[in-house]
Order: sequence, then C-alpha cells, then structure tokens
Amino acid sequence: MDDPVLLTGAGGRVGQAILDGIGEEYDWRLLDREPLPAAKVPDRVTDADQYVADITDERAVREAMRGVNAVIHLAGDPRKTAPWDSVLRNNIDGTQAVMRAAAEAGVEKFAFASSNHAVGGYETDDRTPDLYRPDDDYRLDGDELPRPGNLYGVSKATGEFLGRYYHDEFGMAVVCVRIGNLTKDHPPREYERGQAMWLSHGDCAHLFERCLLAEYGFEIVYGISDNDRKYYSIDRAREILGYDPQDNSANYTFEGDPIAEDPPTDEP
Ligand SMILES: NC(=O)C1=CN([C@@H]2O[C@H](COP(=O)(O)OP(=O)(O)OC[C@H]3O[C@@H](n4cnc5c(N)ncnc54)[C@H](O)[C@@H]3O)[C@@H](O)[C@H]2O)C=CC1
Ligand SMILES: O=C1O[C@H](COP(=O)(O)O)[C@@H](O)[C@H](O)[C@H]1O
Repeated sequence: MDDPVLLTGAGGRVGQAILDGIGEEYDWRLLDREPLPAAKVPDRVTDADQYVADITDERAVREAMRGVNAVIHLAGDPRKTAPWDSVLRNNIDGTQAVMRAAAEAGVEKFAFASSNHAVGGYETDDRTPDLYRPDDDYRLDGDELPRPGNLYGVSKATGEFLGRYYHDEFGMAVVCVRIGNLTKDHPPREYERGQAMWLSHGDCAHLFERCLLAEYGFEIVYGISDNDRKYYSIDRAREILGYDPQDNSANYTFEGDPIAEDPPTDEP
C-alpha cells in the first residue's frame, strides 16, 4: 500500500501497539487531539503528517484525509463507564465525522475499533463464569446482533452501524474489529474474563495490518489472540483477513507470568 494511512487516536494504547509493530512499514498520517511526543512517532513520520485535532472538527478531519487510501479509526472515549455526553461526542459524532470524510474522499478501506462491550449483554448470569473457561464451547462469531451492556457499548454498536451505512451507500470497505482486552507483554493479571479476550500487542499490530491488506466488503470480526479460553470466534478474522495470531493467554499463569516450556532432555 503506497498511499498514506490515516491513524486516528495514534497516541493511545492501541495506536501505539500498532505503530510499535508496523510503524516503519507504511506512510502514516497520525491524528490525535493530544500532541504526540517524539517517542510515540515512527522515524519516517514528519511534522507535516501529524495532525493535532479533535475528530469532531470536520474541517481538520477532511484536511487530514486528503490523499489517504486507508483509515484505522481508534480515537474515542475507551471507558466502559463513560457518560453519554462523552460517547455521543467522541464515539458517535466523531466516528460519523471520520467515516463521512473518508467516504467523501474515496478512501478504499476503513478499519473501525469496536469493542467487546458492543456485545457485553451476552455475558448473562447463566453463562458466566463458565463462558470464560476453555471447556465451554459458547462462541460469538460476529453474525449476532449487538447487545451492549453499557452506553460505551451502545456507542461502539452505533459505530458499526455507521460502517454498514458507509459501506452500503458509498462502497467503502469497512471492517469493525471488536477488540477484546489489549495488554502488553502478558494477559491481564488475575482476570479470567480479560484472559479470555486477551489481545497481545503483536497480534494487535498484525490484525490491523491485515485490515489494510485484505479484501473485504463489510465485516465484523473479533480482535483477540488465539487464546484457549475464548468465547469469541476468530474464524472470520482468519478466513477474511488472513489473521494468524501468535499469542495465547493459556501460555501464562493466572497471575500473568509466562509458563516455562519443558527444558529439552538428552533422552530419546
Ligand atoms: N484498549 C483496549 O483494550 C480496547 C480499546 N478499544 C477501542 O480502541 C480505541 C483506542 O483505545 P485505547 O487506545 O485503549 O484508548 P486510549 O485512551 O489509550 O487512546 C485513545 C486516543 O484517542 C485520542 N482521542 C480521544 N478522543 C479524541 C477525539 N475526540 N479527537 C481526537 N483524538 C481523540 C486520545 O487523545 C488518545 O490518544 C478506542 O476507540 C476504544 O474504544 C476497544 C476495545 C478494547
Ligand atoms: O472496550 C474496552 O474493553 C477493554 C476490556 O474491557 P474490560 O471490561 O475487561 O475492562 C477495556 O480494557 C478497554 O479500556 C475498553 O476500551
């Protein structure tokens, strides 16, 4: 991909996981409402390719979108406890502004950071905590209706609907990645639910790179590592995007420490 890729929310946790993994591979436009310190910016990205702007600023977003062929849209309020005024502004109005600008600019591929919280309502009392365990075979696969468990989840489900609209009406390829729980170096510590939806930094960067390279129309996929414990299927991400995750929370203790592999023996 030769044209620039616009990354919104570049200074945040997910943005940095992506740039740590594939920051040197693409021509980036980085947009965030906070200025990015040099340590967060890949070497090849110049000042001219950095936009300090709010995604609800339609003019600034249109400016950042010029000549862009693909967008990874992460900017928003990531708190599951976020109040309505914040998710309405940052996650719904903001996503509408970015998707609209992308569609109008003829952007080919758009990856949207959705969330496990768009479907948190499936974690009913009768399914939990079994759901979080490796021997339970309940799976969500992306075909189910959204079922948010909080207003943040409502805002993410709304972003998915916006993606559906911009795909159907403008022909933009849109993939909504329902990200699980991103943590660096190890799965969330002592958190069964988080370990079932762990997304490692390496798998995160690889997954979003596949969103840039694969061919698709409109898709909803789950963004988790290849965890033994899981209630989200990653089959669709594998089939459509060519996602090939390398990490698995089962290779760590409940406390989050790596489980040592058996040392090699000399015995035949
Ligand atoms: N970290 C995780 O495990 C998960 C993250 N997500 C989603 O991924 C996206 C990124 O999440 P994180 O990196 O964890 O969050 P973060 O809070 O670390 O990063 C978000 C970035 O977006 C920027 N931002 C926020 N509102 C903005 C606005 N109105 N205009 C311009 N920039 C704005 C912030 O300055 C920040 O740098 C969010 O949309 C979140 O909902 C979804 C599921 C899990
Ligand atoms: O959408 C998000 O989900 C993750 C995981 O949710 P949690 O309920 O296990 O905390 C969360 O860490 C992240 O901040 C949020 O944006």
